Amino acid sequence: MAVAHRLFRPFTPAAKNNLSSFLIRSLSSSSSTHGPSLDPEIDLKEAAAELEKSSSPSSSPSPSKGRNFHWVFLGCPGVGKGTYASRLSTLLGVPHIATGDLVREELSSSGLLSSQLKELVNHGKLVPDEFIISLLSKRLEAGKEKGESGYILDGFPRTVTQAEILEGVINVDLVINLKLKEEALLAKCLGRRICSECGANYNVACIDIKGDDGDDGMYMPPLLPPPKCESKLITRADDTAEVVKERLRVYNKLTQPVEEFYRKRGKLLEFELPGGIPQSWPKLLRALHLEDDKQSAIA
Ligand SMILES: Nc1ncnc2c1ncn2[C@@H]1O[C@H](COP(=O)(O)OP(=O)(O)O)[C@@H](O)[C@H]1O
Repeated sequence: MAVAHRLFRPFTPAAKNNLSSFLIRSLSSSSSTHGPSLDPEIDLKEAAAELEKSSSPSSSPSPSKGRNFHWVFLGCPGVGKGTYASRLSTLLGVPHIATGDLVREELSSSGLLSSQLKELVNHGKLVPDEFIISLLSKRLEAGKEKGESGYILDGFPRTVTQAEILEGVINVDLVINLKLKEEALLAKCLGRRICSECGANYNVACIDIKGDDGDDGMYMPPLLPPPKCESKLITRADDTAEVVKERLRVYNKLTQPVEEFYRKRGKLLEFELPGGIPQSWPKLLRALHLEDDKQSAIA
């Protein structure tokens, strides 16, 4: 795509200043789901160019660092993208890159930009495309230096603009679109807990949906922490009922069109989660024709 082929300049401090003023405008625009239109365009071009640079193959690829998968996980908040992307990453030997984690890392730093971003994230809004692309580029660049040659993306792309830019710089092989009964999504987000020390994810929600009229029920037991994490659990600031509902609304409006983007290109694998990990994981492996690798998969 044209935008990704123009500039090869690094993400400069000037661009960062533009981004900062962009964020200020974005925060003062209450009617928009995703802040204002992407103006000035130059920020997005620079970020796209950075992504292109960081996506080019490493000059010294390391064969031991996994196969060259370029997979993407799509799905509503709470669906389990992180859980299944992380398992597949272990199984396939490619890094799991979650843009939500990159954003949260950025939020933990101090400064004006970070507090402006926090406002967006904690209200369930997306951060600007150019910012997320810049963060992802930095992560890919760091991975390239370590010899990484593939990845499983989780949480990116989340807008059609992001998908177009990604498509311009890398050939995504497969997009796994995870689906879960809607009534389970909110409960799963509200039950999510993270160990503040080791970063492991747990879920205290017990989901028990009764089936009716030919519709299967669903049981997902809680995923409780081991004793070493029990006293260190925290809840994400954006996992409140009000913010989760907004994130679901934003997903439906801005990310659902990304499903269509990949469907049209024949890259979308729809996967309806039948329940918790014990039922869903083997079924997902079958859908991905990865059963042969199952022996080495984590249980
Ligand atoms: N690709 C992206 N584009 C814009 N914002 C993003 C993107 N990825 C993550 N974010 C920001 O980080 C927040 C947390 O992301 P994530 O952990 O993926 O949440 P979720 O559980 O909703 O899938 C999002 O609500 C959004 O503000």
